[in-house]
Amino acid sequence: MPEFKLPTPDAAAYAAARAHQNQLTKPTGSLGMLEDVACRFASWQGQAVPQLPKAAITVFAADHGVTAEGVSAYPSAVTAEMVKNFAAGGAAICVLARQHDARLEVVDVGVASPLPVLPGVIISARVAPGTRNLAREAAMTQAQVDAALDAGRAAARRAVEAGAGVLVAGEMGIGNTTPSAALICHFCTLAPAAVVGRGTGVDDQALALKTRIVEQALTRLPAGADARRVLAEVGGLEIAAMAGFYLEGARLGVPSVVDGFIAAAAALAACAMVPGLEHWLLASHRSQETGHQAALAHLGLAPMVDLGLRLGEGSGAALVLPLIASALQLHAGMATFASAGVSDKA
Ligand SMILES: O=C(O)c1ccc[n+]([C@@H]2O[C@H](COP(=O)([O-])O)[C@@H](O)[C@H]2O)c1
Ligand SMILES: Cc1cc2nc[nH]c2cc1C
Repeated sequence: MPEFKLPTPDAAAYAAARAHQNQLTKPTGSLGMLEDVACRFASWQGQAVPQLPKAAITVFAADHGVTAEGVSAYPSAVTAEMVKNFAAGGAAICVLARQHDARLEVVDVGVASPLPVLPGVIISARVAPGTRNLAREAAMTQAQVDAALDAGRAAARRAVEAGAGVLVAGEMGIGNTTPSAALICHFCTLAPAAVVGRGTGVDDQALALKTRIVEQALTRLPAGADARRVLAEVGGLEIAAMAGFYLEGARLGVPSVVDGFIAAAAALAACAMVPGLEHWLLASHRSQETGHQAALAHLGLAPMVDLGLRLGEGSGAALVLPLIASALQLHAGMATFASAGVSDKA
């Protein structure tokens, strides 16, 4: 997407926020990463004291042809079943969205089995009934990748139009840790053994099979291949949609909180398409999935928490929303050394 221009976060607002942090009644730097979170929101909003943003969560759901190889601990029917659970409000992300009063939308970008009309939060933007089996052929056509990217971009526009100042992309897709691992290997130049993990909890035999599948699929990609081609070969519909979502959010000046392993793979693809996107991203947590830390390091992002999560759905990103709120409230509400009459360091 060479025509895709991102705004630059406001460096002067970042510096003013950092100077303000250093006036607050605490030892310099003692709020750790929360200080940087407040300063980064300052740079995104272009003001030294940023407002508390409304959050919007979009969960992208799709299926994966590679599940035919036995790479997941759960049957692919779970993807559609969980979409119904999202509609009924029973999934983890539904609980967290309610807790944090966040807008929640679920977008079907490629669930294999037909879904009944699900009123409320489910949007139908189905590009294909799942991807093809990346162990044998390209997962998607280039046109499918572009349609999924567009579905993600449209979702980000809806979230921003609804007033969101911070975005969360989640996903639901049985089998999606396999394409995610392949994407992370490609974009970070890592060996599959260092990246492929157990996903929903596969045994040693399936883990070895998954690793071989990723190794094999990667041989179809030359180093430095165009990011859209990489997505077509070894990606997924919901992963491409998440990439489009991050890009459109940033284009509109709204940052995203990157969730777990699959989200990191989508962010890497999006950054490869439009360098500089990483300046609009925050990482919520360190996923238990092997290779997640390496993917975040490649993006230059440090996870805020490590809770042993490996759920997906945007749940980790939703869980750090209160930490972001605390970072911003501390930034806006604490007294300064001067206002409180507290002696600053010598
Ligand atoms: O977000 C993560 O870090 C994460 C790690 C492992 C699994 N998941 C979720 O589990 C599903 C993919 O796992 P698998 O084993 O089917 O490839 C998918 O629905 C993801 O939301 C998510
Ligand atoms: C039940 C279930 C719920 C999920 N949510 C995200 N990935 C998931 C995978 C499974 C198997």
